[in-house]
Amino acid sequence: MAEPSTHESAPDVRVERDGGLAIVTIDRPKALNALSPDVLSALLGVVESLAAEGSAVRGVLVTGAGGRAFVAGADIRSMAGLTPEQGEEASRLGHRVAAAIEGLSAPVIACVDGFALGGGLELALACDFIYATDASSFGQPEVHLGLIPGFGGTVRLPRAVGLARAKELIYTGRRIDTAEAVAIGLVVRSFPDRESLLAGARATLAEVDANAAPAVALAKRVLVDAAGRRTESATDLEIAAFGDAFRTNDMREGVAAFMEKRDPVFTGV
Ligand SMILES: CCCCCCCCCCCCC/C=C/C(=O)SCCNC(=O)CCNC(=O)[C@H](O)C(C)(C)COP(=O)(O)OP(=O)(O)OC[C@H]1O[C@@H](n2cnc3c(N)ncnc32)[C@H](O)[C@@H]1OP(=O)(O)O
Repeated sequence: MAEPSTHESAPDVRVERDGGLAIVTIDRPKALNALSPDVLSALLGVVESLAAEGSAVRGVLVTGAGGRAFVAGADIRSMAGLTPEQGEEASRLGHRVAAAIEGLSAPVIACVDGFALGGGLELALACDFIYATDASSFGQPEVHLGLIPGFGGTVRLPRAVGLARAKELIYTGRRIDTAEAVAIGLVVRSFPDRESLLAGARATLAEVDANAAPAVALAKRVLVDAAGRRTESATDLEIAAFGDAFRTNDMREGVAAFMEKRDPVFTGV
């Protein structure tokens, strides 16, 4: 394949093109690629521009820079001062990114190398499937902050691992390693390191690319729409509940505790 060409698409989000392949990298390693408002907006712009290219885009990889995280979640600092209404708006922005990814006709593989937590795992779940390095970890730790998943995790995680396992992960907020993620069906394939992860994902997209693109696009559309048939009402529920979480003292305490690097003291209100 021709040498990938890199062009700066926006601060903190890079897009490399190699023919019909697009490699989207979230590049905020100092904050473990946390999803700030700017990153989310840039990501939405990138996905929408890929969608505008139609069938010229034959496959997409989404990954994180820095070698420690895919995405360690929504940017907690950005959430600290949000009103409940702004929280709901932020959740809606996250859902727009997820819907844009699911709306791409090309297959999208999340290539996780490091932490995929909270909004980061939800971003990976919006992709068609997840590949990961052996040393990665996954979780929805929002309850540790007095929050709930607000980027589609209450809808897509049960589809990926089943309702019972999704409840256990979301209620406990605990992290699981790649071996467990593969065992429960969250991760489709694991690799020893980043190089083999990206090579493996590229090989899969090349294998898909050898097939009839219209058939792959139709299959993706049916698989997404059928699974998402009830998505709109389910995600509306989540958005409203995400806003409710912002009305609790525990959420303010959870976020403050993280920023002050101390354990939270929850009061249950
Ligand atoms: C319009 C407003 C927009 C708001 C935001 C965007 C919109 C979001 C859309 C809606 C999504 C809502 C639903 C999603 C919610 C969430 O994702 S809540 C967050 C979930 N994630 C977490 O709780 C993980 C938090 N991080 C950690 O627990 C730890 O960092 C770690 C991953 C276990 C790694 O620990 P360690 O190795 O000790 O590294 P650290 O020193 O902790 O981290 C290095 C630096 O990175 C910063 N950082 C890490 N995670 C985040 C984060 N999620 N947000 C912001 N910053 C983060 C961390 O603070 C360190 O920075 P410095 O202190 O400056 O060194």
